[in-house]
Amino acid sequence: MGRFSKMHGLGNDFVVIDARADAVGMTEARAQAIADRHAGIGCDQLILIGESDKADVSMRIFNADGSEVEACGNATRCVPLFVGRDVTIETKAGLLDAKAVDGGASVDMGAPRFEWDAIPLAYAMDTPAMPVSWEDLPAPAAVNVGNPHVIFFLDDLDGVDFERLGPLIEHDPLFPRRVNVNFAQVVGDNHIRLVVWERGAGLTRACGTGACATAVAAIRRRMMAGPVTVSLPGGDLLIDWAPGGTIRMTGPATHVFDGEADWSRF
Ligand SMILES: N[C@@H](CCC[C@H](N)C(=O)O)C(=O)O
Repeated sequence: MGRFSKMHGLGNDFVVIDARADAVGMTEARAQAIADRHAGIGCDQLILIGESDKADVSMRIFNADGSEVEACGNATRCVPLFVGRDVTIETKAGLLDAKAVDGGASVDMGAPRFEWDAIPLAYAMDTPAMPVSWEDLPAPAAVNVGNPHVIFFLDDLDGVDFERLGPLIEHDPLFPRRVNVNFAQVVGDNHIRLVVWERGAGLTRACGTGACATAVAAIRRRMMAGPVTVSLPGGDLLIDWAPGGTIRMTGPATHVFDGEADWSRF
């Protein structure tokens, strides 16, 4: 039997497996089966914590559809709680530094990237205001914070059909590796309301990298200066960034329960 912890960051939930203790042969099919909310354990992302020769631990991230991805902000905040101390974390997006704070963690998420081929996009264009759109959505911004994000700043999020527009944009050929789709509304000085359609997971209660990408896009467009409070359906994150620097994300992390499972059944 293998052990796991169920954890979440603002309701974005994870099955976290300590692969240092338990070697789990993870495949996309197995990750998808574990994440299934009806036939599996159920989660937005499956997280594997492993050994690293570059950092205290490594972290692999699988979306609910089984795809392995580079970054997950909310899961990164869960790692100090899972490991029991401040940690450096090796990810596909680089080395991250996560420190426990009261009720959660504060993480240096690294520097954002803005070049069209770093997002990546299918062809060259400006990324602060991309000369493209879908239906009556305004020109979006694109930011890579380890993983790819597109951000739409709207006057009002009420009435937006996230479940129709999210997958339409996620799978648009403009994004060769698909994309996380952020719908944002500025609701005050340094305050953004945000709903995220996540690549490979759909609508989630919160997306940490989405909050980082959206705050960075707003600062880059000079709509506000950091630190920015980002209010997601699951709660608030504080994001700080200044041009040329790295992104700091601070917010809650929650341990729900520990369980056991026979991974060979998935
Ligand atoms: N929920 C995460 C992001 C998880 C990965 C994302 N869906 C992707 O495919 O890049 C977060 O909190 O950042």
